[in-house]
Amino acid sequence: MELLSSTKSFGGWLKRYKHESVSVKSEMTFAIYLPPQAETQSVPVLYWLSGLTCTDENFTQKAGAFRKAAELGLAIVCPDTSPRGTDYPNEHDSYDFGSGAGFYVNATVAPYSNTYHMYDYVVQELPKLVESHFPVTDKRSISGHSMGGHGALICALKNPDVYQSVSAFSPIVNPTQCPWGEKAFTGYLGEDRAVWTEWDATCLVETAEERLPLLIDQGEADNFLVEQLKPEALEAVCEKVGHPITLRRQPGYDHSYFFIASFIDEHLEFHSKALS
Ligand SMILES: N[C@@H](CCC(=O)N[C@@H](CSC=O)C(=O)NCC(=O)O)C(=O)O
Repeated sequence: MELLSSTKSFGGWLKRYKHESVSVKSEMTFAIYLPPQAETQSVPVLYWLSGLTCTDENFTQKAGAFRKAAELGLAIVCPDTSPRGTDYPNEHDSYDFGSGAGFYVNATVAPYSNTYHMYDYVVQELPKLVESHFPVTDKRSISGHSMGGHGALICALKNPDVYQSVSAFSPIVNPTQCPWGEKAFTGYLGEDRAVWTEWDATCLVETAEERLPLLIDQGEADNFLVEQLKPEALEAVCEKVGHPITLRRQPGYDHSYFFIASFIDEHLEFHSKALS
């Protein structure tokens, strides 16, 4: 691992690293915020998955999370949103597919199947790396925004033993049924829609073996709400199968990091409680 920067914040340290990833076969960058408590003890970790067009820096610069993370003694790890080391045809042409849009799945369609294994990277490789290099415990929670909110939901629903808690801001809850998801899943997973259901949070809730409670905040003035996000689909299936969900519709808030910053403290408290 190579340290790219180290910045003091609220008594703790925000550090950025790059490293060679086995899962995505290229160099990856991630950020970790270590609260002041990490100077003397191991602390639990919240993984944050960002949305379309983001890098590790959107959350660290815009969410305003570090005052509360320092108070709670919570480390926060922010990976990038896709591999960056390749140049496949059309990979960098659109904001909702390819670079910056890995959707936290393991791609099976060439050429993306060579490197776009963001699910393996987030669930397996990155925690192993973090837990072997930093003063952290093996207690993990996961959260994210939009594409990353959905990423957090599927990581937790597929691995309830790996995470103590999960939350999301404005998640794409049912990617098999919206334009962003249909485009990404066709490109990464192929034409067989039956395969897609293994990567769709709303479908996974139907068959979940453990029922980790879901906390979701959704702005009611979000431009993407009706066409892409559709939280009512997840709410309906949770009600049908008895999966615990707290879906908070927040009047006036849009899709931006101003929304995330307004409620991030409550999500950090939710995770800290589960992690303690
Ligand atoms: N075309 C728009 C859409 C990009 C956008 O809104 N990205 C969101 C995530 S959307 C779902 O995953 C985001 O987090 N943007 C970064 C930020 O710092 O706000 C555009 O390119 O603006």
